[in-house]
Amino acid sequence: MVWAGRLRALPLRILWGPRLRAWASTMAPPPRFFALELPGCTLAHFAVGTDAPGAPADPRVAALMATPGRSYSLCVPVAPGGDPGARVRAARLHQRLLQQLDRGPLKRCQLHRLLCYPPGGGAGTLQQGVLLHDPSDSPDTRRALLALLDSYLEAPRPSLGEFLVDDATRQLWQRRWELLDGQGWRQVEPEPVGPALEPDLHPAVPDLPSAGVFPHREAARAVLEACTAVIPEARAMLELVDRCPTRAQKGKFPVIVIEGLDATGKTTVTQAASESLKAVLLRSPPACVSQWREVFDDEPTIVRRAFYSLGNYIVASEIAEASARCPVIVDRYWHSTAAYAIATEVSGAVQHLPPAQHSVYQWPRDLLQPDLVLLLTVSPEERLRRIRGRGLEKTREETELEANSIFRQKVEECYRRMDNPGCREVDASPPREEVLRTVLSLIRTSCG
Ligand SMILES: Nc1ncnc2c1ncn2[C@@H]1O[C@H](COP(=O)(O)OP(=O)(O)OP(=O)(O)O)[C@@H](O)[C@H]1O
Ligand SMILES: Cc1cn([C@H]2C[C@H](O)[C@@H](COP(=O)(O)O)O2)c(=O)[nH]c1=O
Repeated sequence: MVWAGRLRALPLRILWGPRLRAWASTMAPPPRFFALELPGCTLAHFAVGTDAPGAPADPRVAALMATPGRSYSLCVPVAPGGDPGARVRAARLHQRLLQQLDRGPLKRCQLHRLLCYPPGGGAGTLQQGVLLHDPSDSPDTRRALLALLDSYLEAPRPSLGEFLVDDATRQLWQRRWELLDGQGWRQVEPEPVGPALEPDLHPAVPDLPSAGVFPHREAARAVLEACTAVIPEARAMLELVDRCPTRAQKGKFPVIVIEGLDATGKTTVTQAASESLKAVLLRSPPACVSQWREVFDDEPTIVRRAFYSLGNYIVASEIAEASARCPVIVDRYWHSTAAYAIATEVSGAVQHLPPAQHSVYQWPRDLLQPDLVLLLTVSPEERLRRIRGRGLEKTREETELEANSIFRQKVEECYRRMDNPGCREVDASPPREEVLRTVLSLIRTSCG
């Protein structure tokens, strides 16, 4: 630690002469690209290890990492091949890391969401991470981070990088920490931090089909199967799903889904509409799995979304059975599962969402389709009034929606981009009776 403290005090250009730089360039690992979420949900992109020392990084990155203060990157490696077990382990490790960073001496540091990917990106290559910024550049922070990494006894262990600024040239560098067998931690040679172009597609998107927006039942099933040793409820959930037909078919009566952000009036509308139409009212996740919801809500995205996804297949079997007898109204279904998953995983703001028509907005090929999906929308102010008026316990997402209007915009925009079937938007701001009239009229004209 003393050594690291001294290093900090020396101007970097003394330590990092041309000969050392030439040597390092022959040994350099492939560059890594980073997407950093900054306050206000803007994304900054930078690269580490490109052969462009001297090129200035994004000024927002440089400003964040400028002295005084120090930034560290922590990223969770992914196993090549990307089998569901490895993905679940990496996701749980990332979650554990975030919880640990929120305690003790590290609590006073700022955390920024960080994604790390290789050149070209692609499915199975994305590392979830975090950028920790210590405004006071305390040596305790480095000590605490290394001690924290020591507590990870087995691979994969999060990787740690430390950012340095050459005060003379303003060039940014990253030095990674490595654990040498039996010899403790050492820092490897610094690598330059340079600019990076924003990729065409947000780097989280290629992973969505295996990590949150599952395109078919088996993809979600494989994730819960990989969790059964650590989450006993996963086995129980799988047993329920496996009792449902693989291709549930709709009966002759119409099936109408009501979607929307929390507190837009779905419960109110679905109850009134089902009474009026003498329809069966169902909801996703279905009542038979609601006792496990809290358990899965505390899990990382991949596990949580697998639970909601499989819940939809159970609802599908309920729809199949009920729609043979009468109309069916469903309070949330696959569109909610996909919209919340995409909005959570795609960092940054609305413009970073995958474009309309992208495959993540397509209905799973093996999931029973409804005849009509209505999306209830109200202004943010009215929605907040309704949340406060209700005064119930909030889920993590409701709290986030309340706090984060960008997240709310992303969820709503995802609903709008859903395809085949798409969502018909209904202004749900008027009084209850008027909203119900509009909904019933749309059902009659669309479903006969
Ligand atoms: N048209 C309306 N005008 C005024 N208040 C409404 C209207 N519709 C619903 N509310 C009230 O807003 C609150 C939220 O409504 P509701 O519970 O139906 O929303 P929700 O979309 O089902 O929420 P969640 O998804 O969180 O379960 C409730 O207190 C409800 O009585
Ligand atoms: C069905 C479903 C729900 N969620 C999230 C979205 C909301 O914040 C909560 C509340 O749902 P409620 O039961 O309607 O109150 O759950 C989700 O993320 N994915 C889903 O599939």
